[in-house]
Amino acid sequence: MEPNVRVLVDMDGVLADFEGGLLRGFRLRFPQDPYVALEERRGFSARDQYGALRPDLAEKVASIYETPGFFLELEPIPGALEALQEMKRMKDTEVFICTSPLQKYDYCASEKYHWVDKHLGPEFVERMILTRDKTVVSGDLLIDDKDTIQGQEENPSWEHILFTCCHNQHLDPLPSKRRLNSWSDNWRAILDSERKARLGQN
Ligand SMILES: Cc1cn([C@H]2C[C@H](O)[C@@H](COP(=O)(O)O)O2)c(=O)[nH]c1=O
Ligand SMILES: [Mg+2]
Repeated sequence: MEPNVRVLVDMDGVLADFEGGLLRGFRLRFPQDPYVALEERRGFSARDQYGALRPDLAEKVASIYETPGFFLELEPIPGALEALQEMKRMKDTEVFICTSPLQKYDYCASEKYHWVDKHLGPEFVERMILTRDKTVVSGDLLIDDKDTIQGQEENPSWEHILFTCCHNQHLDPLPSKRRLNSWSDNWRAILDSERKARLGQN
């Protein structure tokens, strides 16, 4: 068995503040329209929630994250950059960034690379995995804010650690699912427990 713990870390909602950027962009561009405050966000898809509020808002909110510069200008989530740099230095640990680009990938995909280069540096650019299906990526832990992660592989190799974000904070996940409430929460203990579990299997 591989000695290292391989951690896959999601980008939007975990490293980069997608929801904050989306709300700010929406209110600036459409100041007359109703919006969904972060406390009121429910469910992964902002597009669906805005569409339920008023059908034309679905396209409007999507136009914000499809705008050139949107992904590049997102603010880092507090503590995320420091946590990733520390994780990279940890013994017996491999860290990768695992993120899904938009279907309309034109700006999103390249801006995600530039964002990582700008905030984390070229060594992390080497460790980026862009995929629409995270279930086929191999790892021990996937830290991700999406509550349900599905794809071609029914039994992914990783354990999903749910990272708390405005759209999932009201959810009562399965007792078996571990949560990380923020980067101030004890992510080191989660990595340690994984390391111990692997030692026990050897
Ligand atoms: C809320 C929301 C997100 N998306 C897109 C934006 C990103 O490209 C991905 C999220 O990627 P992650 O790796 O799962 O963090 O989803 C979207 O298309 N519509 C939405 O409402
Ligand atoms: Mg995410």
